[in-house]
Amino acid sequence: MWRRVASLSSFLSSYSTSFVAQTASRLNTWESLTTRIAQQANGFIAPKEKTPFITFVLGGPGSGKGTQCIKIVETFGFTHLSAGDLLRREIDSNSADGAMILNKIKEGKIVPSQLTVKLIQKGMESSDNDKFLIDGFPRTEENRVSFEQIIGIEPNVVLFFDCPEEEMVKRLLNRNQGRVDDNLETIKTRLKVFEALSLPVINYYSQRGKLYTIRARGTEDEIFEQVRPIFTAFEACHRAVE
Ligand SMILES: Nc1ncnc2c1ncn2[C@@H]1O[C@H](COP(=O)(O)OP(=O)(O)OP(=O)(O)O)[C@@H](O)[C@H]1O
Ligand SMILES: Nc1ccn([C@H]2C[C@H](O)[C@@H](COP(=O)(O)O)O2)c(=O)n1
Ligand SMILES: [Mg+2]
Repeated sequence: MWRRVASLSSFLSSYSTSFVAQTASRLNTWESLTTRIAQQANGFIAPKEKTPFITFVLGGPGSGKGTQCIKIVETFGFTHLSAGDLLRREIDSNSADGAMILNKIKEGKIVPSQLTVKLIQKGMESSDNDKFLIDGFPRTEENRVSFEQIIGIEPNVVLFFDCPEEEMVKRLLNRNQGRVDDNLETIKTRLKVFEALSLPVINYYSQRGKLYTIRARGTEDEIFEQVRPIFTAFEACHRAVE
């Protein structure tokens, strides 16, 4: 369970995250990236207490977060926890909060943070994995602070799928998954909420050197080729200290 062990995270969270973040954005070649990480890792002693490796996956509605998470799971073995999927599951289970959640989602607004964080916490605790992709979260400063207070862990990596608005709208209107929020009226609200409430969270992580911005235009595979080196670098960094 994630409370017990996390092979990757203790080293990375305490030492190399900001290094990798800064280096990955500066270096062009994968080889030089891994070499530098290994050099930096030399002499480091990993602490015994371990915490999970957490990636927050952010981006506007329809920017391709869920699509890319599937590829990251397949390639790097993360457990994918989509905040939106967890909330939709809560609606389907007829829980006491179901009706309120449904209304928020229909309106394109944000569900109270405590509720979402508790669902994420349950998802993490019920997994044997120690690497999590938390998709569509934190969407607001309140989300972010609530996660820190309840879970008590900082993310190692924050991915931001940066996609032009007209492309996101086109994708959402073509999604065809029967989502109650895939209509033009709700999409307009979701875009406003993203700009007003989510962009400040993205800026927060940018200032802390944790943000990786992905240009989320092009084919799914082309976009994944921007994502791949980020996690490959972290894996190599982990191997370097084993
Ligand atoms: N690179 C791409 N090019 C074209 N269509 C894409 C691309 N990536 C994803 N899509 C499609 O766009 C739609 C939205 O993608 P996805 O569900 O992954 O977005 P999301 O960021 O998770 O959205 P939301 O925030 O609404 O959950 C889906 O129908 C998906 O198949
Ligand atoms: N942190 C979150 C994530 C999602 N929601 C609600 C509001 C979103 O519009 C909706 C769908 O999420 P998505 O599947 O697009 O990630 O779920 C929220 O309130 N808080
Ligand atoms: Mg999604």
